[in-house]
Amino acid sequence: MIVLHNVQKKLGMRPVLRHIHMEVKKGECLSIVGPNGAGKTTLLKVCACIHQIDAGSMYWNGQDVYKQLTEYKRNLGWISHHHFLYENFTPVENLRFYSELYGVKNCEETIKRWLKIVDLYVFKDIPVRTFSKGMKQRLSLARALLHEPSILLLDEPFTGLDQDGVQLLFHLLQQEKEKQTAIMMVTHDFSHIEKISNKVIFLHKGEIAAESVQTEEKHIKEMYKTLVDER
Ligand SMILES: Nc1ncnc2c1ncn2[C@@H]1O[C@H](COP(=O)(O)OP(=O)(O)OP(=O)(O)O)[C@@H](O)[C@H]1O
Repeated sequence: MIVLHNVQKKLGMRPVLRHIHMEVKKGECLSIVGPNGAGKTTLLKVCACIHQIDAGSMYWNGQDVYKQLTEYKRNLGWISHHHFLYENFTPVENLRFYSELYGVKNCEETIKRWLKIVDLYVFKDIPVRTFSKGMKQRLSLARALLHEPSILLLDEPFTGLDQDGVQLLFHLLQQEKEKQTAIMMVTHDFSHIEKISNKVIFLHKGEIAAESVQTEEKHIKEMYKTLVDER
């Protein structure tokens, strides 16, 4: 569904991504691991079209992403350490803003449903600035999913979530896979990978150093150590 072919990206003078070939199919979750500074967030930002590629190609459903940019962006859901919420708005106001932006149907019903899913309904009229980090992350999940994206880009999505929040996110991601959403997830926590991912890529110094469909924590740890020690 999403294909990157020989993608290159420089930031400033520095090549940050080189020779990136990868594919994420519908209903598949790809995890991206690698040391700090390897280029993982940059790769997600390229896929979110926050950064434009310098060379190579990016396809969505067989067509060039840049030739269907509006439709592509409408289908994206993005979760990262930055929650993209308006601090002075309540949860309802935040979700209303995003619902209108994405043209969500049955807006008020959808907002209510999502606030119940992420367990924030009782806080619906309280400004987000009073929320804990985990509460903001929960609201951010609702923000990212309420328009039913077909591509999910997750940059360390478990950050700040308590155990119930972690379980909720696994449940939501499993549902997304069943709905045929293509998921890309950056994580430093290898224990999360095998629960949800179909394959893993190892990014090192901007290149894909290895790829594996074995997603067990032990296997990933061993591969990671070998790759980092070798280079
Ligand atoms: N706006 C920018 N301008 C110049 N260099 C940048 C910019 N953003 C990131 N970089 C550099 O690009 C490289 C890759 O950064 P990136 O954030 O993608 O790494 P990462 O693998 O996500 O790291 P981490 O695990 O620490 O989050 C780093 O060396 C970083 O310093």
